[in-house]
Amino acid sequence: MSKVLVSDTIDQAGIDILSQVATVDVKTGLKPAELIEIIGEYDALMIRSGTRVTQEIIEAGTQLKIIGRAGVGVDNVDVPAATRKGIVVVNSPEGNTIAAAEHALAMMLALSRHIPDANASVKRGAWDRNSFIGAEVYKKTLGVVGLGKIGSHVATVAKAMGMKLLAYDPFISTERAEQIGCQLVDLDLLFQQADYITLHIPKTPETTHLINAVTLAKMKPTARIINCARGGIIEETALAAAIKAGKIAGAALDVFESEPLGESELRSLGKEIILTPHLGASTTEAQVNVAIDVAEQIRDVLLGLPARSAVNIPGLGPDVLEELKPYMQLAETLGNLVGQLAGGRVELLNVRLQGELATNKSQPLVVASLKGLLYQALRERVNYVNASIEAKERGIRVIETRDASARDYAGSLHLEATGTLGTHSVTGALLGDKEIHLTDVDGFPINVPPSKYMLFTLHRDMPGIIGKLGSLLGSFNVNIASMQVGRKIVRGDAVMALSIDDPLPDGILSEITKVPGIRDAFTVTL
Ligand SMILES: NC(=O)C1=CN([C@@H]2O[C@H](COP(=O)(O)OP(=O)(O)OC[C@H]3O[C@@H](n4cnc5c(N)ncnc54)[C@H](O)[C@@H]3O)[C@@H](O)[C@H]2O)C=CC1
Ligand SMILES: O=C(O)C(=O)COP(=O)(O)O
Repeated sequence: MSKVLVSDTIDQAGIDILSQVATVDVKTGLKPAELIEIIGEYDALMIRSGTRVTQEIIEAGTQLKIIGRAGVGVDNVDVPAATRKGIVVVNSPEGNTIAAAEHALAMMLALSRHIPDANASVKRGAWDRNSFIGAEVYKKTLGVVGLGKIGSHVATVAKAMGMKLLAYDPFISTERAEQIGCQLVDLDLLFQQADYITLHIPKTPETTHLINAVTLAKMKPTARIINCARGGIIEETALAAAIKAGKIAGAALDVFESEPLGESELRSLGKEIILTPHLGASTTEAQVNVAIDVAEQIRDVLLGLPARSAVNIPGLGPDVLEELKPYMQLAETLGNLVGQLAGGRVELLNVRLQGELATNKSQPLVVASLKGLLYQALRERVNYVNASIEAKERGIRVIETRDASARDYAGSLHLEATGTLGTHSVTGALLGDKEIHLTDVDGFPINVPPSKYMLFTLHRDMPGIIGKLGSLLGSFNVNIASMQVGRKIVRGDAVMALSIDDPLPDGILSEITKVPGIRDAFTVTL
């Protein structure tokens, strides 16, 4: 049975799903050294923002197949290190969107009306109606930095509250921004005009310290900043200084450069600042959503199925995944087959996506073909996560083409590989109830389902060859399960594809090529 370590608090709904396929250990609050010591026992690790999954932890996780982040941000995971080790990293891109957006909106209103300080004052026994005069958000300008899932929801609700919306997001089209009611502007203009600035971007090298002394100086003295995205996007010392000096009016922060927040000047500020302990995703609803979303993906990966929201392999939505799943198996089988026909040390793989597969949605089939191609060399160490990197490191050039006009089958995949045994090609399609069929080998049309052990010959189509090959295999006690000949013209060159019950004994290939008319013979194990 697989073992899963849950190292941050997650909802029981997630544990229940994991328990269907694995032994689940919940151990929260582990120190890095403690995690390193035990991670080697586990097949999967499930975390939130509390666990830093460093390269050292990944190296120690010798059995790890998947790291599941029950939330959005994966900046606490060394994703490149996981990718190199073939570990899939998944998250829940949408499970806590509403929770985080509502927290940002709550922070904006609470900051505007001094709710936390007013509340604390009443609880202390006071009745002070003069110290907490607030500001309205109605007709004010909200600058949304990052118009993704959370930013869009914040903008939509803010619009309904009568706010004017500016947005900055270099990866979003003007049309999309207009749909949400936002005017796309450059960052400087947003800083200059916004009364409220709300951050909804990931923490990346480009966004680190995006809010600093220089950018704070561009803002209105009445501006208020809300950060429910990531700590480190704001330079905290510069923010504290700007608030103290009255350069901006205030800030509401849910996330911090270092969490938990330690000694900080931010704590010493008054009602112009609100601090919450990374609560954006902390609603009952969001925690159930993310726990189920990520636990299901961990379960699937442990069962050998693909994940739907992997951050380090091509993203596959559930519908695409459903549609592509049988084709992924086809691509792997063809990759494995053509790699063996080409004889290893493949330099070039040509992947042609044909018919209904000739769309961008089919891109994961290229990765699946590479996974199949590398299987003989790497066995279980190659997977969808590292196949492209492994191929690149081995100097395998990949050419991807699409041919929507190929209509022999609804969708088919053609792979051509050049290796130590020259250039060989295979084509395959799904027939009937999604059964994999080889439809072409080296340009010769055939129609056979692949089997574990196969023998292919290139020969001249002439009487007697099949009989001679049959007797030769019989003399080596090789049982033929099925056999088919593919030819383009009668008595011209032909291919024979045989499914055999056992691996071919050593030495028989050279005997086969001695049969008059047989030019070449290949055996493969799939
Ligand atoms: N406080 C909390 O508990 C939570 C925080 N988050 C954080 O909120 C942030 C946003 O999450 P989502 O909206 O789900 O992500 P998303 O991926 O849907 O949106 C992010 C947007 O930022 C944009 N972007 C990327 N680089 C940018 C740049 N340099 N300048 C401007 N825009 C840029 C992208 O184009 C995208 O539209 C993330 O940092 C996430 O980790 C998410 C959930 C809960
Ligand atoms: O999903 C995210 O990006 C969050 O920041 C939520 O973090 P958490 O799961 O509450 O530790």
